[in-house]
Amino acid sequence: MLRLQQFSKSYGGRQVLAIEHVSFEKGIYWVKGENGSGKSTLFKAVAGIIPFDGDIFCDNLNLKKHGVAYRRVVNYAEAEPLYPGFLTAKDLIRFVGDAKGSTRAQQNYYVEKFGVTSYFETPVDTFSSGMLKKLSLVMAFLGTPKVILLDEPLITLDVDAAKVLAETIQEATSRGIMFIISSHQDLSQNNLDLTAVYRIENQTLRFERAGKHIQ
Ligand SMILES: Nc1ncnc2c1ncn2[C@@H]1O[C@H](COP(=O)(O)OP(=O)(O)OP(=O)(O)O)[C@@H](O)[C@H]1O
Repeated sequence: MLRLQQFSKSYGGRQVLAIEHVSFEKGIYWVKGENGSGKSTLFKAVAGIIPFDGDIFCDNLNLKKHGVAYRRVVNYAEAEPLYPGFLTAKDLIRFVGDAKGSTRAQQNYYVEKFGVTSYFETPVDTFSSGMLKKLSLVMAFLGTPKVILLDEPLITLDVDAAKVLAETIQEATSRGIMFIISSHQDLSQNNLDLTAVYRIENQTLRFERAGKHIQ
């Protein structure tokens, strides 16, 4: 479903990641790695937000050749979301929702699910970090994604919200959506049916172990 070929990423001539080939099929993948190992860099490249060398495919869509169609089916929530402060949650959700081909009913469903209803029409500059996180998670589920990338989704979430997120991921997985999740917190404690765990070290991505349900 998602495939990286001859992938590499450098900042100012310094290579931080090189992945010859990796492919992920449907399921939930946990990507681990120390601070600064390159997790966010990998996610941003796969989300089509930063340039890179090599090729990334979602099914037959090559990110470099079919950028619009690819970005419609690969959704991303960043680790520390930041939005223009004068916009409301509603403004952002409508904007992203329209770009992703999401219905109002779907937008309302996730707004309610993640508990964003009470501050839906409030400018985001008044939001706590947890409120911003929930807003970013709502937007990560909009449209008809094939892949959802969640960079540190648990940071700043309270216990109840973390449970809702795990349920929502599990439900989306049963509809065939694939997840790649980075987390410093133990995802296997979250009732997530992990397919496999990968680790970024020495500037590359390595398979670490199969998830609990296929051990
Ligand atoms: N815009 C940038 N310009 C230059 N170097 C960068 C840039 N973004 C990231 N880096 C470097 O790339 C490397 C990987 O950073 P990245 O943010 O991807 O790590 P991470 O695994 O997500 O870290 P953390 O767990 O701390 O969030 C680090 O050495 C970092 O300094």
